Amino acid sequence: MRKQKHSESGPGCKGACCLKVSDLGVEMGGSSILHDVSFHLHCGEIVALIGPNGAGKSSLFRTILGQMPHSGSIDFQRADGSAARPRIGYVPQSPSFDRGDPVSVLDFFAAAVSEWPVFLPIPKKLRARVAECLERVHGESLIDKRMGALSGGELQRVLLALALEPLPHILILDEPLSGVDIDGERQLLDMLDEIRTRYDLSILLSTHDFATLERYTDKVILLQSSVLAVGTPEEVLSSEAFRSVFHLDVGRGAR
Ligand SMILES: Nc1ncnc2c1ncn2[C@@H]1O[C@H](COP(=O)(O)OP(=O)(O)OP(=O)(O)O)[C@@H](O)[C@H]1O
Repeated sequence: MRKQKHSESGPGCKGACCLKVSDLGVEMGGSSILHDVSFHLHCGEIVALIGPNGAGKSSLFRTILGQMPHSGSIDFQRADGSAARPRIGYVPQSPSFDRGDPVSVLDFFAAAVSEWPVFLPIPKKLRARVAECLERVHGESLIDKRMGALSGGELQRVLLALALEPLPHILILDEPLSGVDIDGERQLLDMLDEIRTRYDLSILLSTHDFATLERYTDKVILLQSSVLAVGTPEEVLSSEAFRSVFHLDVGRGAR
């Protein structure tokens, strides 16, 4: 586990920039999807949200993004004391698009960051801006590739570059490792580690890949409608709650 750049959490997390979710509840169609969800996310941290299918992980992300009505509170405290809303970068779960589409990474990116129409030639200045964004994820060589020809890992890198423009305070990734092979997984996680340090941002991601938690994450939240366990990867993976939810034992002593 790596050190946080700002001070550790104390009461009120003084001095640290931090996302504070308190007693969050979400209802949909008359049913409770989330209840009593509370946790802190600190600047420079990578936090993994784990839970079985239907646990409410994507719903929690959408709520933090301001897309779902909720009870409880979601507050952001900036290290500089500013009361401005944080910028949140978001990589959604398996975005769908036509694999046969001739749109290149450059076209896709240019349309997203500047609303430049894909049927017009892209000006040099805009190409240079897209190349700069792709550099952040070591993806410069992907600029002329067709979106449909990208591997799972390459697609995640392009979507990550998009979520980093403009640079956010918090980066949320919904199952970034699904559809990515083992080498691609490691590359992506190494890159997230590099990005959080270089840009001093917090990362909240959901995953079903428990084997990478200890190496790459500072904190794990086990969610099943509410927070069942929170702590270091080791603490959560060896918790009774984890064993009972997943009928597994991958904590200390199981390796
Ligand atoms: N639009 C909706 N209307 C009604 N119920 C919904 C809606 N979207 C999600 N739900 C329900 O909310 C619960 C949480 O779903 P959510 O997609 O947040 O879970 P998840 O943990 O992200 O699952 P997965 O790991 O399968 O992606 C599920 O029971 C789901 O059926």
